[in-house]
Formats: sequence, structure tokens, C-alpha cells
Amino acid sequence: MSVDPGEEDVDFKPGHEITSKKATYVVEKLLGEGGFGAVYKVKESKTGKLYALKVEKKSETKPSKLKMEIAILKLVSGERKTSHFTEIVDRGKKDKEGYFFLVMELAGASLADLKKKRGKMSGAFSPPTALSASLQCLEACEDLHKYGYIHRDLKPANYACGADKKSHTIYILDFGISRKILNDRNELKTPRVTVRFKGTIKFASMACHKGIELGWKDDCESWFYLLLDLILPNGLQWRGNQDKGTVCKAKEEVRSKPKDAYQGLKCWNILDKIITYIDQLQYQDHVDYHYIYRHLTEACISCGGKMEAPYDWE
Ligand SMILES: Nc1ncnc2c1ncn2[C@@H]1O[C@H](COP(=O)(O)OP(=O)(O)OP(=O)(O)O)[C@@H](O)[C@H]1O
Repeated sequence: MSVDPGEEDVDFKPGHEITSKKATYVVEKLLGEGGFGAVYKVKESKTGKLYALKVEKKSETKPSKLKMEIAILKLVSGERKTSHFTEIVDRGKKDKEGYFFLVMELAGASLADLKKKRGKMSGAFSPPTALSASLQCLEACEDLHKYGYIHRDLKPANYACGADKKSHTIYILDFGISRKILNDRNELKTPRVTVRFKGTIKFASMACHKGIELGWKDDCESWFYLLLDLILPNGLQWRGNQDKGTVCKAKEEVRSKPKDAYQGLKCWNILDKIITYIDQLQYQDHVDYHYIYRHLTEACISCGGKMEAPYDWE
């Protein structure tokens, strides 16, 4: 967890209690630490229900990312019958201790962790799982885009399957570097002349590599690399490479040498159509998500699978 110099991290041990106006939550274990806070698995003391609790240390110098995360989750809740967003259970601030917290629905393992586990056996998800789970990832993105936000850090680590009976639902987890690209009058903001790199090199869009303002289409491009990461038997060719220039070149080669890039996948030509569609979109363009959903379904059929089949981890 990164905090301002001189500030101490929030470091809760198992058994630590956080009390709000509504309930008391007891820390069970640390689920993960990220750019701006930590996430714990907690148990509500009266009901015994399990939740995820995200904590952010208050900062004098940086705007609260957790506040934005809460605002986004409030906006998008109820978008679909089966939501891709974790429900807000409780939230608050602890002035004396100096932190904000959000209690939310507990999800299961991230797609990155699920893939890692499976990787030991076969390297990637089966095409039907990769294609169908990616469709849900894009639905989450579509719901976020409807409210004028872009995510800017789409990757398997920021999506998780649901816990227990919800293991067929994919949740989007982290809005730490999301950005509202509409202004108060609901008009698209004028693109800035130069933009600093934000996000994750492995999944960044080419506009992001080049310092160009990101729009809805850039989330879709990152989503496409996520799909390739889940489906390709040997993973993305640029995995492990942290050199932005080399990675950007490798991404260009997905377009110029598609047969190599798709590693013999049966549905490679349909995936190629999807990225060709995304590539011709401009900053201001809205995305035809249904065009992409239709092609994902077509790709699944061409691989001999069914979109509604149980996932590899179920
Ligand atoms: N609702 C949830 N249920 C279960 N696990 C969660 C939940 N929210 C987040 N996590 C887990 O907690 C960890 C950190 O979460 P998250 O990515 O939201 O935090 P972050 O501080 O923004 O991280 P980063 O900066 O690395 O993106 C991740 O491993 C994620 O899988």
C-alpha cells in the first residue's frame, strides 16, 4: 500500500474490530494490498456474514480514491439483473484513526488467480470459458461507460468470480484510476494534449503508450488484451516485458501478424474482426458492444463450445 511520506499504513491483524453506526466487522484476513489501500475479509459480528472491507488512509495531499469508488458503485448498482458490481454494504470514516472504509459484497478469486491455478495444468482457460467470462467483463465495462466513466486499468487481476453460488458471475473490482470523461453538462471533455501513462503496461491501449487521451474504445482495447491473456495457450507474447516501446510494438504485431499472435486458435479470424472494429474507433466514439458480444458468441461456436457452459473453475 502506498501512502504519503510520514503517514503510516493501515495494518489490521485478524481479530481487529471496525465499528460503524450499523455494525461491527471483525477482520479475518488480508485479501490484498494495492495502490491506495488494503482489502480484508471481514465477518459481521452479529450475523456472521462475510464481506470485503476496503480501507484507505486519509491523505492531506491526494484526493480519496475510495470516495470515487463508492460514488461509482452507487451509480451503477441495479444496472442489470445479474450485476457485475459488488454491492455496497456499509461505509464510513474514522477521524481519530485517519481512514475511510467501504464494506462490500465478498467476491471469490480474481481471474488472474484462477488462471494461475489452472495454468499449472494447461496454460489458459478453455476457449468457451475465456470467451464467455470476457463477455461478462465487457458487460461490466459497458455499464461503467454508460455513466461517462472509463476504467483505465482493465486486467484479469481486476475482475473476480462471485463467491460460492455466484461462481458463474464475473465482478469488476477496482476503480482506483477510473476517470470521468463527461463534464457536468454530459458532454465529452476536450482531450488533453499530453497524458501521462496510467495503468498496467501489459494491458494498456496503444493510445496510452503514446500519451494520447483515452476514451471508451481504449478500455475495449485493454479488454481485448485481457481476452487474449485468458484464451491464448502461451499467454500474451509480451508477458513479463516492462519496456513500454517493445510492448507497444508487440501489440502492433497482433494486427500485422495475426496468425502468429493468435497461436493457432480456431477462432482467430473472429478475434481479428473484433480488434479491427475496436481499432477504427476514435476518442469520441461510442462502442457497439453488441457487435462484440455477437462475435464472441460466434467465436465460441467456432471452437465447438457453448457460452452458457459451466466455467473451468466451477
Ligand atoms: N469485493 C471483494 N471481494 C474479494 N476480494 C476483493 C474484493 N475487492 C478487492 N478484492 C481483492 O483485494 C485485492 C486488492 O483489491 P483492489 O485491486 O481493489 O485494490 P487496489 O488497492 O486498488 O489494488 P491495485 O492498486 O493493485 O489495483 C485484490 O487481490 C482483489 O482481488
